[in-house]
Amino acid sequence: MTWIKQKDKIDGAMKAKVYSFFEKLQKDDTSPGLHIEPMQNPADPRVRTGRIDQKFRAVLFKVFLDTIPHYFYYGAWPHDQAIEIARSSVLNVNSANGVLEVLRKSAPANTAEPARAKTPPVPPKPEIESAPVTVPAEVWVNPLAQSGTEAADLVSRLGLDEELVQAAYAAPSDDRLIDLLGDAPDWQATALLELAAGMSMAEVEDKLALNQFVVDPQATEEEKIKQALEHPATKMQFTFIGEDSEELRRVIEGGDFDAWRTFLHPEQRIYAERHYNGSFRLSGGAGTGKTVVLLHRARMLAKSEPSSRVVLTTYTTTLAESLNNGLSRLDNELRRAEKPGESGVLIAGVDSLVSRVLHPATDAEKRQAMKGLFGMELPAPSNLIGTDPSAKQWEYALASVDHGLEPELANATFLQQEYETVVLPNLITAKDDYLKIPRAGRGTALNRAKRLAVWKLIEEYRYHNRIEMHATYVEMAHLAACVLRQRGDGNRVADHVLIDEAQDLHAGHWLFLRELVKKGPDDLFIAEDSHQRIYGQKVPLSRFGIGIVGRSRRLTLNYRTTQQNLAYAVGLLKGAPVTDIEGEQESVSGYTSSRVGPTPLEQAAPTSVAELDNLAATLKTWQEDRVDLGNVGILVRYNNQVAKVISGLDERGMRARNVDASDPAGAPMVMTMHRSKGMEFTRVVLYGLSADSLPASYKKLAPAEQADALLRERSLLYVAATRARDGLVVSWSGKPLELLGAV
Ligand SMILES: Nc1ncnc2c1ncn2[C@@H]1O[C@H](COP(=O)(O)OP(=O)(O)OP(=O)(O)O)[C@@H](O)[C@H]1O
Repeated sequence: MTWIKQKDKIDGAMKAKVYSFFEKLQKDDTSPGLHIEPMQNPADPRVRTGRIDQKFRAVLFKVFLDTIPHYFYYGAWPHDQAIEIARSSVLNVNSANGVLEVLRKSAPANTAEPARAKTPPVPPKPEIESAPVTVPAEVWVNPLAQSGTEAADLVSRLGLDEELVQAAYAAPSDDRLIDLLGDAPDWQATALLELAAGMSMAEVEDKLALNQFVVDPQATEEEKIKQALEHPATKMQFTFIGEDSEELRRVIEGGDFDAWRTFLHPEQRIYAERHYNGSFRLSGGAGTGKTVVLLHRARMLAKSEPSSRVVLTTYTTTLAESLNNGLSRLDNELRRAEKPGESGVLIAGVDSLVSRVLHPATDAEKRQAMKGLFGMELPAPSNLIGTDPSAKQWEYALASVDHGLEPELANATFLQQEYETVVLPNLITAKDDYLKIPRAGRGTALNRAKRLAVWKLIEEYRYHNRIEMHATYVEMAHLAACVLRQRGDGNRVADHVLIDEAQDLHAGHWLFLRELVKKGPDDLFIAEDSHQRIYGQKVPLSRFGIGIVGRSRRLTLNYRTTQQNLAYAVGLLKGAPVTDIEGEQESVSGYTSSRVGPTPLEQAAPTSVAELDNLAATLKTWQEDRVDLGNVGILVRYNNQVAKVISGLDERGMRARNVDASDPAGAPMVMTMHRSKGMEFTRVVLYGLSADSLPASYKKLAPAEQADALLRERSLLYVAATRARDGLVVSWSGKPLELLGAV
């Protein structure tokens, strides 16, 4: 049996009935209780309906493959609708590209504006004093009609349905366009979306692998269907169930929510399954399924070579936990590794991996690493310190050394960046080496006198850390890299390393990850979105012996959020000078989504008290509209705002919880924007985005560092705004944050 991805959601009771229908069908398709019946005058004579219960009938296609009856399950509908769908639907192997699809031979699509009920509307603004936001009404221009691509070419070359193409070219609005794609085969809907987002026919052909198969006109229909089932674009919508009742339960139970486990975009499938000669980079906007690709790829690598050691890592432990849950949901049986060097999949945050390599290393290895990094053969430091204590150490060094530097350079941010991007990666241990080293990529130039002053400060900083046996996470990563480098190719601890959120890693991480695995096929697979870089500095990979030239691709179809939220989030990045991990200009062109929803709402309040009133009122309205508040995220810029928002809401009779607390269950979660990385919510409020919400330290930086800090703030807003699946509210008091003006 083959399951065709369901467009309509099936509720709980229905799921059980569909499951039992399938079980019976699999045992004996002639069982009278199933009522498998052909149609009179159907568009496709292979169509059948079957009895799910008194009200619902299943629509199926019965095909003989190798003389064995094979059922394609299309869906279940109330009796009359099922009959109508069964009569008009055709299982078709597209003659232009060999993709299997179900076409509905129905009356021409109605181009009138439909009533939209799919996405619950965002409530009107609460009636309190607030500055209205006026959004100029824009005239919608149909991007397909404007693209210069002839509709006829889409039909003859790409194999798109003529009726669908005509309706799409005539669509009067974005909503209507997306609406009519709802009934189209998935690959056709995706092709039209990608064309509407500005892609050329050739790009769409490539992304959907439409030019991979040649349909043999002499082949029998059954042969064509068998071949079509292997097409990546068919697999967007069709999955073979076979005897695997677990797989059946998954597709039924998981529904739309877990579609990622089964129905991949052809591009996602290719990146998950293909072998590469060396390192590979997968970029793509927020929500385009990079993490999904990594999970499938980790599984593929572990399954295809059971003794292999696959490391799946990311920036933080929280994100690693979510990868862990994801992989368990994808395949609970997959062999897992506990520590580096073991067969199976090892999932850990990158700093945790560092300590798992460093901790068991021998004293001699660690001393050697200390010598390489700091120039002194000492025991490895035992106290790990974070960013704040490290900043204090820089302040201390600044207070102790007579440096004569101007304030723009004499600050912890500049010194730390200099130390982490120039000194540590180049293993600089002596003044003369620092004076000579090229500082490519560092925005602020330093003459000899300034370099001497900076070096004095670095020596002081290191001296204190040594006395106190302190080291930062960054230094630990470098030490672990040194340990692994000494061991060389004969003693690598991984065969494949997969990295999520790679834009946030620093040079030390890259050197460490490079040393985890021997250079060669499928060594490093890197998923990143430079627009989401909120930590760390820009670091071109080529500096760390990671060559990805010619092995770099970008995903553009957003599965998480709506067109409206995406446009808002991308708007926040307008004109931002973002470079990718190879140092090339990164673009947001082509980003699109297949879902529509309400326009993001900007809520201005005169005071912070009124802003809290706004928030409480918004949540109350959502509650009245039966929105599950447990799926709402309230995202703030700073940690200390979390408790304030929770208690402010409490005073207004609304309960909310810290993201790390489990109580009160079902209440909206409040967290920092940084913490929201990698998460998603049905609705999101970006709270407290007032003019003064930029970090206080920002103004003190040198222009180059200031520009980078500002870019990270924009990226942070982009990350936060793209967490919303449906509704997005942006709120502030007094004057709004200037960066919002970009939208
Ligand atoms: N092929 C797919 N079918 C259905 N849903 C999908 C598919 N691919 C991804 N998704 C869903 O889209 C959402 C975003 O996916 P994912 O987290 O992998 O994206 P991402 O690119 O890693 O995002 P971010 O960069 O924001 O972390 C998830 O809810 C995921 O389940």
